[in-house]
Amino acid sequence: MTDDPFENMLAQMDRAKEYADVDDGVFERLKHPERTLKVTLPVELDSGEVKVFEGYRCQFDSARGPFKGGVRYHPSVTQREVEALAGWMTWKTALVDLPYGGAKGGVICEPKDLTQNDLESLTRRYTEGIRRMIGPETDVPAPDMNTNSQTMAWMMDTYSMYEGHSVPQVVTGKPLEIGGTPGRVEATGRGVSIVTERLFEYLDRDLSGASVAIQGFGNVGSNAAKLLDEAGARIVATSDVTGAAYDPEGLDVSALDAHVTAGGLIDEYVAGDRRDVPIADGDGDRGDGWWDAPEMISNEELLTLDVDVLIPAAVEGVITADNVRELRASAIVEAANGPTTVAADEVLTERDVQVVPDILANAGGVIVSYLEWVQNAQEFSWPLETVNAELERRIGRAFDQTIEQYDAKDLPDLRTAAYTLALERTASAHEYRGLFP
Ligand SMILES: NC(=O)C1=CN([C@@H]2O[C@H](COP(=O)(O)OP(=O)(O)OC[C@H]3O[C@@H](n4cnc5c(N)ncnc54)[C@H](O)[C@@H]3O)[C@@H](O)[C@H]2O)C=CC1
Ligand SMILES: O=C(O)CCC(=O)C(=O)O
Repeated sequence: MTDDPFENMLAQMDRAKEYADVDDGVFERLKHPERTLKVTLPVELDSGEVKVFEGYRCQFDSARGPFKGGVRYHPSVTQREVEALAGWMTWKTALVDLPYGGAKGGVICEPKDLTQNDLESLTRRYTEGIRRMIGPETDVPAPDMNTNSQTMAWMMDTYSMYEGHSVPQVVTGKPLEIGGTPGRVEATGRGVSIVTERLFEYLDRDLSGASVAIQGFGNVGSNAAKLLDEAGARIVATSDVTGAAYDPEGLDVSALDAHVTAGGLIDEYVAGDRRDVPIADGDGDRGDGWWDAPEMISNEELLTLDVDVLIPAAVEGVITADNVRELRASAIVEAANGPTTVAADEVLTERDVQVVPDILANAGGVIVSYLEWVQNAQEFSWPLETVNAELERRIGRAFDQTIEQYDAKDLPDLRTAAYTLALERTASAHEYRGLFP
């Protein structure tokens, strides 16, 4: 089996094709991205050095509507990864029935080595590079790994400068002050929490007291942790690039969140070096000296904990043929995009581990992005309660349709159910529109 995320996405499609009502010719069309632009981004850094970055925007499919998908800043970004992520966006928007296609962007960089000025210059360069292919009616970027509402503000501003007037609708995930929607920051984590609750209802199990391990405590992982904690689950482990904090009794999620929000890392938290607690007496001691520290374990160990739910919420390809037999979680909710390889998936299906696939589990983000886009078009804003209720309705409906498909067609797993729906909807749009322009 391959480490290539694009090959993995194609293999997921092939696995579902057997059960999907999709014409062979149209299916072949669905395996190819419409286009990918590669851009060279020279930036003069604060340090005085001129650095040349590389970025991509892949537009995978637009049969159902404008391209939609986030922008990722990460050292391991590749063209193939961006294309896989754009494909997953296509299946995600189809599954949750948004009038969008799928796209994704990425820049090869290590954000933690860049100053805020460097990030702004890089973002403006990248936006200029992809400017001709994006737009409110054509392709609408949003945040993904290592990008946020500030990144979207710079993108929107750069695009607007060229247009000569403000165009808030060109990106989603913006700050509230310039046309963002309440609820977008937490939306992906909220969706993860909603589908986890729905899965437990479906399995007739009690979420209260259930143990949860979450790989990645960034935007998605931390918001999922907070909401699942509020729903009564026990978050026993979570991680970042430095490793994982583990406490079988349950972590103090709000303390951890305060530390990470203040810029802290997990290993510092475990060491008792809290960024959010001021040094009171100048002797370096940040508290009263007492600290019931969680255990520090590795990201690999986190994946194999004996928990009720495992939530990968970081990078793709972490559950593989090499470690899948060591996994002990009875359910997996995929908050990250593409965390499970097809080879691992086959083992999980064999072992009856319920996996809520990424294209359903992490769709909360793009659902609320859609709600932001609609508000921008209406030049009207909705309160948080309206946004959250609409998110819950839409992701709940997609969850129910996936379960219905799984049960009615006696499919091997929930991913196959979700993919058959997504492929059939996208294929049908292609058939109505015609394959050849
Ligand atoms: N932000 C969003 O709205 C959406 C994000 N996603 C997906 O969720 C995942 C996480 O995204 P965000 O939370 O936005 O990113 P983020 O940048 O806010 O957080 C990523 C987290 O993962 C950790 N991490 C990074 N590399 C790691 C590694 N190799 N091993 C373990 N941990 C690692 C980071 O330290 C951080 O805690 C990605 O797969 C992303 O594509 C999916 C849908 C929407
Ligand atoms: O909010 C969006 O438009 C897309 C978010 C995203 O990149 C994703 O769902 O993977």
